Amino acid sequence: KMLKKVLTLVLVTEPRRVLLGLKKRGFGEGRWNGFGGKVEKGETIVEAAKRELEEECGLVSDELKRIGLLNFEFVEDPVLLEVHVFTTSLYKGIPTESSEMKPEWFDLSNIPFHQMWPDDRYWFPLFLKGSKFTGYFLFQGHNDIIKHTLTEVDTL
Ligand SMILES: CCc1c(NC)nc(N)nc1N1CCCCC1
Repeated sequence: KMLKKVLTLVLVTEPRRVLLGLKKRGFGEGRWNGFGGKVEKGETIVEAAKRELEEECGLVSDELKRIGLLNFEFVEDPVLLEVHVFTTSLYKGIPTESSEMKPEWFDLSNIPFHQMWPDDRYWFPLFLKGSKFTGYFLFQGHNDIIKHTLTEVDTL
């Protein structure tokens, strides 16, 4: 049976901007993304999302709203990545560069999709219009989407 890894992704918003981080090393290096990572043993998914947000950019939020569930597979790697997507506009702190991420605010009309994971072009518009969504993306390598499904849902 396929191994599953549970991951988190947090998108911080202000009225006309979204906070993204430039990944400085490792998986997704050189791409802008929300903040997130692994769910450790003994923590809930939302606790992991809150922890990663603070570790990666110094922001603290107690109001993370679940907005998406995305499953990813890479043909070269038999692990299913299950990414729980959250958003918040209620946070404390100042976005601060970490060892992992360099944070920057982007105007909603200027999202750097050419420097993000390719799947973001598909689901970011749903996130920006306030929809909840579930999706599946099959990658070949880190740049090519072979197959995908994406559905707007009322409840996750
Ligand atoms: C699963 C990889 C991935 C991806 N597509 C492949 N797209 C986005 N936007 N984020 C991703 N994560 C978010 C969780 C932490 C790892 C990277």
